[in-house]
Order: sequence, then structure tokens, then C-alpha cells
Amino acid sequence: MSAQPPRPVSLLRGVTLADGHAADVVVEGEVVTQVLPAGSGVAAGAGDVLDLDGYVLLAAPAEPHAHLDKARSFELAAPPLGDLGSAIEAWRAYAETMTVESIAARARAQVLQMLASGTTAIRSHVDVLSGDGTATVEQATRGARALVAVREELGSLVDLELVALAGPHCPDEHVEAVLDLGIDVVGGAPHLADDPLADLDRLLAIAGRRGLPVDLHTDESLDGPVTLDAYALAVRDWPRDRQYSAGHCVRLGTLAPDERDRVVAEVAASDLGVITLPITNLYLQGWDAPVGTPRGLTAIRALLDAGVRVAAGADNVRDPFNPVGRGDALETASLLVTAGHLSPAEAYGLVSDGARSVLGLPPAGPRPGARADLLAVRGESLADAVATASADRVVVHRGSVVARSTLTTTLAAPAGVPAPDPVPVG
Ligand SMILES: O=c1cc[nH]c(=O)[nH]1
Repeated sequence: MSAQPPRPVSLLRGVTLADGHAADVVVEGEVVTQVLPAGSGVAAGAGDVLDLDGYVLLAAPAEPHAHLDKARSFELAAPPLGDLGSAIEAWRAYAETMTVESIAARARAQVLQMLASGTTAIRSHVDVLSGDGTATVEQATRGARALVAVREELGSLVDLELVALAGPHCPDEHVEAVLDLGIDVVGGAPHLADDPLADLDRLLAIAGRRGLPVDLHTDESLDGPVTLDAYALAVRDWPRDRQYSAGHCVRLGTLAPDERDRVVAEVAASDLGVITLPITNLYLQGWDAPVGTPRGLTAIRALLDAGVRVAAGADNVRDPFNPVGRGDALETASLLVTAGHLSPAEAYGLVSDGARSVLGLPPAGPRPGARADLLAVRGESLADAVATASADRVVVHRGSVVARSTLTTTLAAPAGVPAPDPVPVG
């Protein structure tokens, strides 16, 4: 990462667009104003002109569901490999040892890695750290205080939105104390409660009182309760200037087609956004019978066919819930192609336009009138960028370059044979 301040850009020259055309893209302030045939663009302002021949220019990804308070804790927590229950147990034990500073340090490193890979907006859940319910308010708010500090520190580089993840054991007093810190969204995990519908009501009552958006971990199991339809019905008449979304929705992917379609229709009728999280749910679900078992993906195709707004995210990164991952949207997109049977363009749409829509962010990308949040990746086409995930990238946030990674490869060649051209390396 450069230590320089963000540099405004006025022209991105010679890029390949997602539709394959070569173009010059003119930026004025925070907005893309013109997309012209390559060679015809003229810089409109004093910002830098970037020559990006050999790069694909895309709408920058948005991460709709991170857990920055947990990121990079896998080796510290040393959890056993296992399912959601065992991850929660290992995380709870480790969480007791954390300080505000240690959480902020891991979160900051993770945000910067995600920004370097192209993600310019992140929604992160942050646990209300109530333990078994007996924690003090000081303990319960540690994660939130850490992420609020990181949001303040990095706010000029990346749009960071925070969700209070209130598990079933969190007393309302702790949830309210976390929200009082300036957390943006009410979250929770009703499917983990003894009475899921009562917990859903409780969380929605808090959001209703405070006039906040809602983003719930929803039905994160292969065989547990189905609450997605009740959630959709409950928010059907709620104000539309707030976003409501459901993450995971793994159970939906296991329902028989008639039942699945009934729930999907309820979701579509309420315009509830759905966030699929392939890397974590392919890890967390299916341990009982790993071969030929249903895996942890929601019913992505049925949701898209019904016109539901669907986003995809990287979720947990290197923590008890998922030991691996880079928080790179191209990694998520690639998994959606392999495990979700989407085309590379559809998959990239879920981590960019789809994610921005579910988060309620303005449209971005190389389109006149759109926010100049852009990701240039070395590659020949969108499909090439998703497949190779080259580390050679330029990231523009609100019209300024916020990260640039370059890659120099020296390839050996057999004696007497000309050296081959460098190949993109992810
Ligand atoms: O998948 C999950 C579920 C709960 N909490 C997490 O951090 N990840």
C-alpha cells in the first residue's frame, strides 16, 4: 500500500470493459461522466490520467457481510475444525481474551487487505460480546468500540458500515449499549434461539424503535428452523428508505422445490435482500456426511429467477468459522461459478452491483452518472479476471486512487527459447 493520500483521477485510458469493448473513462469528482471509445477521452479535471491498457475495468466490489472483529483470529483461537456450533464455542472462549486494541489491529489489517483487492465498501457484523449473558457492558461493547475506531480511522478510504450481531443470549441492555456507540444496523441470529420467532420479534422491535435497518443471520443450517418467510412477512410494510437483508439462508437451499418457491415468493414480495456467503458455508455445513451431502449454499438461481436482490460476500476470513480466505471479491465470485453454477458475469454482479443494491449504496462502475468506485484488474476479459484474480490491480474510491498493486514476474525459459510473456498471478 502506498503511504500517499488518495489521488484524484480524471481519465482511465485504454481499459477493457466487462462487455469486451476498449474504452476511455472520464471521471469528474466522485462520478464517472463519460465512457468513450478508446483513444477519444479527454481529461476533464486536474486529476491523474492512468494508462490502463491490459486491464479490465469493473465496478468496485462491495462486501455485504464481513466479521472484521473475528478476522485473522484462527491461529490465535486455535479452534478444532468443525461446524457452526464448534466455531461459536471456540470463538466465545477466545473472545474473553481480546482487548479493544487487539480487535482493532486485526480489523484494520483486514480492511486494508480488502481495500487493496478492490473492495471500497464493507458492511461488517460485530458481536455483542455478552458471553453467556453475564458479561459487563464494558465487555459486551469491546468489539463495537474497536470497529467504530477503525471506521473513524479509515473512513476516507473505504465506506464502512457496522451491524450489531446480537445473539440469543445478549440482553437487550447490551444490544442497546452497542447501538448507542453509533452502530448502523440491527443484526442477530434468530435461528440459533430456542424460540427463533420470539428472537426475530425481539430484534425487529429494537430496530423498529430505533428506526434502523436490519441484517439478520438467517437459517444457517441444513436441517434447522425456517425463519426467512416470517422475517420477510414481518418487514413487508416497513419503510423502504431502510434496507432489510438476510444473510446465509442455507436452509432455503435444502427445501423441496414447492416449499422453496413459496418462501422465495415471500422474500420477493417484501424486497428482502439475500446475501449468500459461499466460502464460510461450504466450510461450516455438511460435516456429518461430507460426500454427496447438501452443501451450505442458498437457492441462488431460484432467488435470481424470482427477481430477488442477491448479494454475495466473503464473510469470515481466517477465524474459527472459516480458516482460510482472502476477503477478495474475486475469490467469492470464483466460488459462485464453481459451487453455485453462475456465469462469471453473474457471479461478479453479485459481489458488486448486487452487493451495493442490498447495502443501499448508490450504483458504481464505468457507467455515466455512476459513482467512480472502480476496480481495474490486469486481464483480458471479465471471465479472465474472475478466473485468474491477478494481484495486479488499481482501486478507485469516490474518484481517487486508494490502492495500487503491481506485480513483476520473471519467468525462466529453456536455453535457446525466448522468455515467455509474464502471466497474471492471483
Ligand atoms: O457464519 C457465521 C455465523 C455466526 N457468526 C459468524 O461469525 N459467522
